[in-house]
Amino acid sequence: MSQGEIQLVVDRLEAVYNHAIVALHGVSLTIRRGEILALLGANGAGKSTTLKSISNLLQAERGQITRGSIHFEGIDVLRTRPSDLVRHGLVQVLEGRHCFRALNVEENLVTGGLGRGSSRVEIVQDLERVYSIFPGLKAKRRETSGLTSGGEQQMTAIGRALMSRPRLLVLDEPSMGLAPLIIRDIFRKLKSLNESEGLSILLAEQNSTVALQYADRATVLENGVAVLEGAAEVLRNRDDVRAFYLGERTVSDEGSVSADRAVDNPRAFETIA
Ligand SMILES: Nc1ncnc2c1ncn2[C@@H]1O[C@H](COP(=O)(O)OP(=O)(O)OP(=O)(O)O)[C@@H](O)[C@H]1O
Repeated sequence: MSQGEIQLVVDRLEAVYNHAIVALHGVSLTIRRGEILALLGANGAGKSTTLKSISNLLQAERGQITRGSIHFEGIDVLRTRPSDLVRHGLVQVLEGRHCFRALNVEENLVTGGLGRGSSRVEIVQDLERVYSIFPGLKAKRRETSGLTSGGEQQMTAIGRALMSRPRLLVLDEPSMGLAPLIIRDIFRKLKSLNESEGLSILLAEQNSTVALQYADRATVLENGVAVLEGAAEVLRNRDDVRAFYLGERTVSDEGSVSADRAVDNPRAFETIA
């Protein structure tokens, strides 16, 4: 598959929890190989539900896809086991970092290689690669993960995903609970992997400022609906859009007018080139 080719297609996805709570009302998005797509939106907008659906993990949460489809490099995601999706190169870092707290950092990383079915030699090579990306982890390799800092746990979780040799890396709120400098460090490393290896990245973020700084494009969710899609550069520079959809209220007149429009027409779908 070459750079720029469509890699992931989410088409009119509808999702329900416990047969009662409708979380997604028809979400569509696409990712091209080699791009970073940010999935933005407030608390409860449906970002995590969309990401879990993409790794076919919704059933584990008593959730169900009631309509729509997801295809990753031609594979029908909703008919593929989560572990097989990892082997195909679709790897997710769930919200909250999810390290095995009782294992040390290196043992955590190795589980990523085992999940993919890597050989011993590949695991050794991939460990060195992860340590070259996150040198701080090498120094902590024998420390119990649960006792390392939040930033180190996030790096361990990302490192473990990289051990599975992803072609699409999916990250749920990688900035959550981390200090600004750590967030910048992690995002720079992700951007550098994206640029040097063409790794595609889909990330859900409430921190739209940082996400729009590093992403190529963004899709904004509101109440389970994709309401806006566009180039990150354009969205970044549009105060009205940021106030409108991302809750970054400004004191300017333009900002207040935009915020009113959002309330009037929450189902509007706008594309910004
Ligand atoms: N396991 C679950 N059981 C029932 N309802 C759920 C479950 N997970 C999410 N929901 C509901 O689905 C909707 C979408 O939630 P989701 O977690 O996808 O949003 P989000 O944009 O990721 O928000 P956050 O940033 O707070 O995680 C919300 O109304 C939420 O309450």
